[in-house]
Amino acid sequence: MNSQVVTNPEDIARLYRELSLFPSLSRADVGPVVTSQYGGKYSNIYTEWSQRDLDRNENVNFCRQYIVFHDDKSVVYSGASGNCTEIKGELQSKDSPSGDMKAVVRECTIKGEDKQFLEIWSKNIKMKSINLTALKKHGKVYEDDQFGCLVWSHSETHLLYVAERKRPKAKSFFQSESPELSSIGDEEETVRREEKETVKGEQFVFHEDWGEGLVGKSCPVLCVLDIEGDNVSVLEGVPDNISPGQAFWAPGDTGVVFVGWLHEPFRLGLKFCPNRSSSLYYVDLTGGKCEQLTSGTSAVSSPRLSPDQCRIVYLECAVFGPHMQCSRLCMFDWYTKKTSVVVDMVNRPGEDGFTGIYSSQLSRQCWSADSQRVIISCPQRSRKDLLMVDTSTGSVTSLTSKSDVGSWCLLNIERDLMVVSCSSPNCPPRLRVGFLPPRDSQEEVVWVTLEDSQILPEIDWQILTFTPPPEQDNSQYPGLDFEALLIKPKEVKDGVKLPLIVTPHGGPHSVFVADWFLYSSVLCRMGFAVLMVNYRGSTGYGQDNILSLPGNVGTQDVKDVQFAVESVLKGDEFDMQKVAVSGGSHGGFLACHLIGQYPGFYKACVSRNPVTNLASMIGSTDIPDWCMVEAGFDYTTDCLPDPAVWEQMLNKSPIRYVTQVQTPVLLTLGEDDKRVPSKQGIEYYRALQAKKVPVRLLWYPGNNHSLSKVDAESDGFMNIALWIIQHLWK
Ligand SMILES: CC(=O)N[C@@H](C)C(=O)N[C@@H](C)C(=O)O
Repeated sequence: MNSQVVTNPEDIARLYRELSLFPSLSRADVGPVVTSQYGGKYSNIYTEWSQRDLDRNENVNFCRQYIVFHDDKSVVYSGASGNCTEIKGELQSKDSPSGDMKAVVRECTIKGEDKQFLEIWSKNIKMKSINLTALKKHGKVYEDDQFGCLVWSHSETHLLYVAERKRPKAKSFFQSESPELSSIGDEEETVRREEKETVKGEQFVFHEDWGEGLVGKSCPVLCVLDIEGDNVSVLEGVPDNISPGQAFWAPGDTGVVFVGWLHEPFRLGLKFCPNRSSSLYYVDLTGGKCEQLTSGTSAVSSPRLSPDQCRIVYLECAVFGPHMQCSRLCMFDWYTKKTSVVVDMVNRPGEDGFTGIYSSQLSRQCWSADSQRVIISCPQRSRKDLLMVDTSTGSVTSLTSKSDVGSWCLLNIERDLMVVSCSSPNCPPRLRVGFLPPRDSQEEVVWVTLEDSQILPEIDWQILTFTPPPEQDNSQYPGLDFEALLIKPKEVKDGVKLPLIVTPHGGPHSVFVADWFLYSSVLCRMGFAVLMVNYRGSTGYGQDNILSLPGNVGTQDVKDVQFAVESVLKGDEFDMQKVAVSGGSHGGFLACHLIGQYPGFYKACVSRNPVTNLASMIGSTDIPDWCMVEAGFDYTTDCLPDPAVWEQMLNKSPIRYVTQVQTPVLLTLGEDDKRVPSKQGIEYYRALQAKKVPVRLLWYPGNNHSLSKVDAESDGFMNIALWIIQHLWK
């Protein structure tokens, strides 16, 4: 049969290099309004981007600024001001509210040692550079999205950030005092103090951290820099049993509001798991008095203060249960101290099409200028839309559902000027701005493109909807449907049938939205069709859809994927003999299940850090609760191994079907994966070797669960492409 697939490794690498050039947007800040000498008003937009540099083998971050002339309601003129500049060594940065100053947390290596500095810039001068490492008030500054922040006080006199608690130096009982240390002269006093603070016998004590993606982050503390006095202090009063983060200054700078995650009896992984017991707190600056603002019976995140400083919106969901769920948008009134639910969980989407809120993070700024509305970018079925929530009525309006762009992401909103990144499977990220229309107006947003990107004419995409056959309907949650994204080459030569790569997502409570995907676009340009399946259990379709899966993993999700594949294959566009399956994590779990439950159907399988045995994973992952919940059991932190539960976990795992596997399997494993430890993949690898099924294992040192380091990602892609080609054209 004819084929139009690119098979030459050099050509594949060329395509990968070409498409990996497209950068993604990571941040945008809107500067203050300036009136020009001719009376026109404008604001500067500062943007940060990230791009893979295959030659340097790193992701490079760069910034570019734009100027937007406007009349507070619409954009009059806009354009880039200057070229891109690479950003090096900046862990965090933030302009002061007036735009007069900028704070930067910088990491640099001096004489082989890593140091962190907090810099204050004013106009073209670096006013201060405070050596945080030398100050020894705390450990490393947190730069992550989970805990990290860098916030100017409203008065612009103080900065708030999160760092690891200072840990006393530990040494052995047998280490002698070093004579050269006690004779350093000027530093003698410091050295003496350090010697005194050093603890013996603590060298090998285990310090639990917050798991995957947060390795080494264990005891965060809130830190404040008094800019004038050059003084850093660690805030007191935060209860001992919680870890603080996502902090900001309370109205009037009287104290700090933050999210506190309960870390007792032990820490559980936080990445992709916003379902961890947490509350909003307020700690007073003077007395260190700490107040809990929310109930403490739920999981909260992303508190955002309104511009009038009267209300805080935040996201809330249940503790434990599915790792990602439909969230509630809640509001805390600063003056009445009352909380209310603005947008409740959606069990089943109604006529209006709103399916619920599925973000674990609100954008840094999300309020309209009138402090009445909140903008949220959020999956809605297989699209990511911008939703406008009226906080007085709770009404939700989509600002983007009518557009043909698949994914909209709010980077910032300031004085109603929204800055967004939008993309589709055939279009890399674009930067756009638009004013939010006034409340109660029927106007549509007029989007202006600041940075365009070309549509790739070779790529076609569509969203397919599937209704499971009656025998596969879920009796507890009947009538649910699901979707898939189909990405395929636009031009297909006469007589050619397309090979198909089936990709179920991980999680399992996650979703593929119609975004730009590097792997899928390269595979499509190579001549493959890619089917990305949002089986029942995905987010974006209502809470019932999510709840339908726990207890049914390994059956319902597997059957949904197979049903989607067989439905697609009924058309005559695809080659039934050339179907491969590829997935990561829970998607890898599904890939391994599919080759075990449908022997010989898939001609090649690729599995990244797959869950292969829930029973053996529970003892080694950072999210043991996930194994129990997905197998259909409730989790409590004091639960002990139970043979009946283990049996169920084993029975629902791909390893149970490994003896039936005929498909050649490529495993890609990250040595430092805390989420699905690499031993899961190795367990499956050995079982396949024993059965003499072709298997190849790629081992990526220095990589965690995402295998996202530039070389792991590019090497992984080449190996995946070549493995599929090798086994589809055997
Ligand atoms: C909650 C979680 O991390 N589950 C993993 C088993 C998983 O499937 N992760 C997904 C999100 C991934 O793609 O890594």
